[in-house]
Amino acid sequence: MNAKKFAGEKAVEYVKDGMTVGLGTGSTVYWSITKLGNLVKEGLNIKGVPTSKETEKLAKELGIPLVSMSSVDHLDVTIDGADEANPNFELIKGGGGALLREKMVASISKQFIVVIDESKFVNQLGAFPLPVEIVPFSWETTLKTINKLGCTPKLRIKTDSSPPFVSDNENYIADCYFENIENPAELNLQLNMIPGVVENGLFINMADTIVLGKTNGDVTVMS
Ligand SMILES: O=C(CO)[C@H](O)[C@H](O)COP(=O)(O)O
Repeated sequence: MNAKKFAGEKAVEYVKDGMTVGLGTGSTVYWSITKLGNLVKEGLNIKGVPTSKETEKLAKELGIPLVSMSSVDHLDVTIDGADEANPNFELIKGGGGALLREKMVASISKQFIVVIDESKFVNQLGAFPLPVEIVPFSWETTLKTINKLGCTPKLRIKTDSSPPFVSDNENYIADCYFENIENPAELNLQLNMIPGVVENGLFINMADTIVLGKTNGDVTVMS
């Protein structure tokens, strides 16, 4: 059974009439957005702020009214997926390459709800390669600097020998293989100090609630 669907749909319970809602990116929050689309058709009055072009397209197809992030002071709630989450509610995000907009949207949300399946809840972050958004200019130099922090960074490409993956912000993504991230909060600051790094996929002190779906249909909510 689809654990992502259970988590994604459960999180929609946090969305109330009149709210402005951050809409994350990925295959788990897809289920939240699809359910919201159905509720909008039934009369729910919300405005969405998408975190990627992909989500913008999906929300438009579903008839969810959208506003730009710059037109609001805050969002009431944001629902988004993650690639890993630990018991401190620290996250790795960016597997889909949308980490910059996702972090910006989450940062002005009163409530940030993370939807994951149970395989992503881990004691220590780092088995999933950490996505870091970097500017294309001299990306090789930026990778060398990131490497000094103790990881193997690889430029993301779509398939072998194709051009680099380009984010919605026209940047590249470096996937950084740390294996174990001992101190996520410190690494978050270290990465963002590197010239050429735009943002990294560590989300620290941001998640308020984790909605964890299991294949047997159980959903655990942690706050
Ligand atoms: O950060 C993300 C996209 O940039 C996604 O939220 C993350 O990759 C999880 O995706 P999925 O729900 O498809 O497993």
